[in-house]
Amino acid sequence: MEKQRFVMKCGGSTLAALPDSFFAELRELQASGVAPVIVHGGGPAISETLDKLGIETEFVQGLRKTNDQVLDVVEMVLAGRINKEIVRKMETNGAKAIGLSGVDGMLIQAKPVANHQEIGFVGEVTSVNATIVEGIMSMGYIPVIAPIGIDQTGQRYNINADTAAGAVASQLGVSRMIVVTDVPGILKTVDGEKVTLPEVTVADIEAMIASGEIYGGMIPKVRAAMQCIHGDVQEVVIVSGSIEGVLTQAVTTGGVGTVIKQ
Ligand SMILES: Nc1ncnc2c1ncn2[C@@H]1O[C@H](COP(=O)(O)OP(=O)(O)O)[C@@H](O)[C@H]1O
Ligand SMILES: CC(=O)N[C@@H](CCC(=O)OP(=O)(O)O)C(=O)O
Repeated sequence: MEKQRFVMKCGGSTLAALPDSFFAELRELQASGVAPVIVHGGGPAISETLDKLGIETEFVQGLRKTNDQVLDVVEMVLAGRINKEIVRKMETNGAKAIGLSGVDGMLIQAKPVANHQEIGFVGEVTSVNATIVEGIMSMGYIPVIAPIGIDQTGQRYNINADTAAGAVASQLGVSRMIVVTDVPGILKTVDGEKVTLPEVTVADIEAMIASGEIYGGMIPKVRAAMQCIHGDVQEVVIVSGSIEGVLTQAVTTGGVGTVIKQ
C-alpha cells in the first residue's frame, strides 16, 4: 500500500517554542507508516542575525527585500543553523531526518519573482526535484528542506517558506499540507472577539485580504494554499505548533486549526 504522505511547513515564528512532544509525534507518525516531508522557515532568526550584523531588512507584502548581502545571511541561517537545529531535535526524539536546502541536487529550481526590481533575489519555484525527496523517504528518513532556490546559472534565491512548501506539496502530489505557525488558524474578529475559522474558501480568503483581516505573514500562507489546492492537494490546514497532539489530530481526525479546501 502507498504510504500516507504529507507536507508540513514549520514557521520560524513557532520553531523555538515547539515542545519535544511535537518531535515525538513525528517519530510516532513515522513509525506508524506515515511519511512527512518538512519545509521550514526561520524569518525571525534571519531578522535577528541581520540586526546583529547591522544590516537593515524590510518586507513587502510579507516577502523580505533580498540583496546579495541579505542572501548570504538567509542561506547561512536557514540552511545552516535552523535546518540543523530541526534535524537535531528530530533525531534526539527518535525520528530519522535528513536536512538539505533547495540548492542540494537542484532540489528547488527557481526564477526571480515578478516584482524582483523592487525586492531583489526573491524567487518563485519553477520545479521541484521529487526524485530526491522520494529517495530520502524510501530510505526511511524525513526530508527537512530549507527554502533556498537555485537557477541553471547557479544564482540563489530567497524563497518564502510557505511558497516553497506549497510547491513541494504540488510536485509530490500529497493530499494534504499542514502549516504550523504561532496562531491557532486564520483568525477573524466576530462581535468584538477573535475566533479561529474552522474552514475558509478561496473567496473568503480574497475578501479577508482585501479588507485587511489577513495581513503580513499570513498572506504568503493563504496565497501558497490557494496555489497548491488544485489537482492532488485536497486541503491545507493551518495550525498552532504549541497545541499538544496537534500534528496527529491534523493528520488523522482533523477538527483542528483552519482548513482551506479545494
Ligand atoms: N487573519 C489572521 N489570522 C491569524 N494570523 C494572522 C492573520 N492575519 C495576519 N496574521 C499574522 O500572521 C502571523 C503568522 O505569520 P508569520 O509571522 O509569517 O509566521 P510563520 O513564521 O509561522 O510563517 C500571525 O502571528 C499573525 O500576526
Ligand atoms: C522571501 C522571504 O520572505 N523569505 C523568507 C524565508 C524564511 C521564511 O519564510 O520564514 P517564515 O516561514 O518563518 O516566515 C525570509 O527571508 O524571511
